[in-house]
Amino acid sequence: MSQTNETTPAAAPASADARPGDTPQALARETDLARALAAATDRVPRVLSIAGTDPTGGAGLQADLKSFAAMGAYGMGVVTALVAQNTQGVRGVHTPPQSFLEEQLCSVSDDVEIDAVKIGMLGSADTVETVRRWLSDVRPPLVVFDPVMVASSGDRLLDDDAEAAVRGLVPLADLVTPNIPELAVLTGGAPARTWAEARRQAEDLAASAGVVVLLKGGHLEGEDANDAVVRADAITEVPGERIDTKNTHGTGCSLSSAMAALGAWGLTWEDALPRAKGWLTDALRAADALNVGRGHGPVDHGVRTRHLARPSSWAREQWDACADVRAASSQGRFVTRLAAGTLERARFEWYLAQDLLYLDEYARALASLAAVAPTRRAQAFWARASQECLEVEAALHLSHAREGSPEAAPMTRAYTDHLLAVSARGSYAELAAAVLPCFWLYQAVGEELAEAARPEHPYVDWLATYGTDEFRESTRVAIELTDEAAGHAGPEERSRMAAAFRRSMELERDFFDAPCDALLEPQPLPQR
Ligand SMILES: Nc1ncnc2c1ncn2[C@@H]1O[C@H](COP(=O)(O)OP(=O)(O)O)[C@@H](O)[C@H]1O
Ligand SMILES: Cc1ncc(COP(=O)(O)O)c(N)n1
Repeated sequence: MSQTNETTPAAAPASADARPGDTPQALARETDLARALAAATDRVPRVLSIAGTDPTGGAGLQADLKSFAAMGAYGMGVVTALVAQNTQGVRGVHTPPQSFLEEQLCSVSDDVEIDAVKIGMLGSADTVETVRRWLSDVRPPLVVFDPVMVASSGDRLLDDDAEAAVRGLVPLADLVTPNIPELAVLTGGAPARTWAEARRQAEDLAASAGVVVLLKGGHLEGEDANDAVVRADAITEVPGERIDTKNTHGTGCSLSSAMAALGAWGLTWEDALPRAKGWLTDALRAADALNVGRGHGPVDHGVRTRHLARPSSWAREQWDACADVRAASSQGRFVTRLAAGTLERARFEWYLAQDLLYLDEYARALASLAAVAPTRRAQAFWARASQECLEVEAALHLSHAREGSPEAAPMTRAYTDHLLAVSARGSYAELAAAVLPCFWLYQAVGEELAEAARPEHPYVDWLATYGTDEFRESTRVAIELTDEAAGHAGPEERSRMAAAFRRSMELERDFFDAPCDALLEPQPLPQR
């Protein structure tokens, strides 16, 4: 659904050694990439936000600075208005005198070479005029303008008589990022109710103001939240999933700031948008867990840098090293068909019967771990996990399966033999590493599957089990205990732990694959 346009935020020079047959688009794209790489290795872009404040940190200048940092840029900030607001609404706005705004702007531009400017809340016609004058004097190389008019709480952030002034500022920007209601004000129309209407308005604005428009679908209804880079003659749409959250305070500020930073790194708007949007979508996914405020809370700007704060984790390193196995598991035939609800019942039952055989042995491995656990906490955890494995999961399996007594398939035996071998010959730490993938991979795949667990899904109760908070908590503790064991292990034991962990990950992957290759003889379940 996308089409690209060769124009770059700052025009790219033509390549001297162009090859015959290269399209201008391809050349411009290569030049962009080269420019982006050169910029990335040369120096960090200095990006200035001119905006209002949000003392709760979710929107305005505070959100802009967090977004610049998330994109690896150096952030600076000039305050247009001090806003007393929180996640529930705006209490008051204090506008410093225009002379002081000018002093702030000149303090930056007299001293620092600015690579990009992002403009947010301006508030009044006077402020628009001060910023317009400064822009005309300084002519920063890249200007992104988010024409903020109303906060997500519904409070106005722009005087009514300033709308015309804001319209006048648009042609000075390289990229303008209105939401749907703001787009309507800028084009003099009614707020669009469909994506097609919004596209038309964005195209009109791009043509009449000679600006690139970032069209945002956040305010439309439906399961998608699509965005697009709209030029007068080309549109590049970037599809997005709508995240089910009320915590969307500051999404517009954050997206336009991320775009300004990425533009300053040398990316085209078309290349920047999927990156900025991917990050914002992750930040929205993590928003509920932030727990900031009681109204429309902020997004989690630090979602991708949080690892810097966490103590290093042996288990997480192994998990990262097994990214290939994880991808093969979650994108394999079994999981994708299970999620889609298209997995034949006979194959699901075959899987459940094998899993039940596996769980018998897995519970024994957990009990062995409890027997040799170095601390009372670890002993209790593994013992409880063993018991729950037998009771909770087996009950769920039995409710879905038929009766009978199948043989263990070669895959099942391979996995249980591995666990048995590590129990018999390995240390506590090695056995902890060997049992961990069954927690972790099920939790990761389970969370994906839980999203698919609509009421009409044939295996809804089974799907929901592995996406629960209880299962997530058990996985967290299993990781913590394995890390603890790794902390006491020497290098050789740690390398045996790593081998045991990876082997279990691979066996999990093959276990998931086995039902789709199984010869479908009717497979009854064991009698218990
Ligand atoms: N619930 C949501 N799920 C996913 N993306 C969203 C959601 N709400 C907004 N967005 C995205 O956040 C960005 C800001 O959009 P929008 O809400 O339209 O702007 P504003 O915050 O200026 O009102 C866009 O990329 C939009 O697609
Ligand atoms: C100072 C300031 N600027 C902008 C917004 C809009 O926030 P949103 O990104 O949710 O539209 C805000 N609430 N406060």
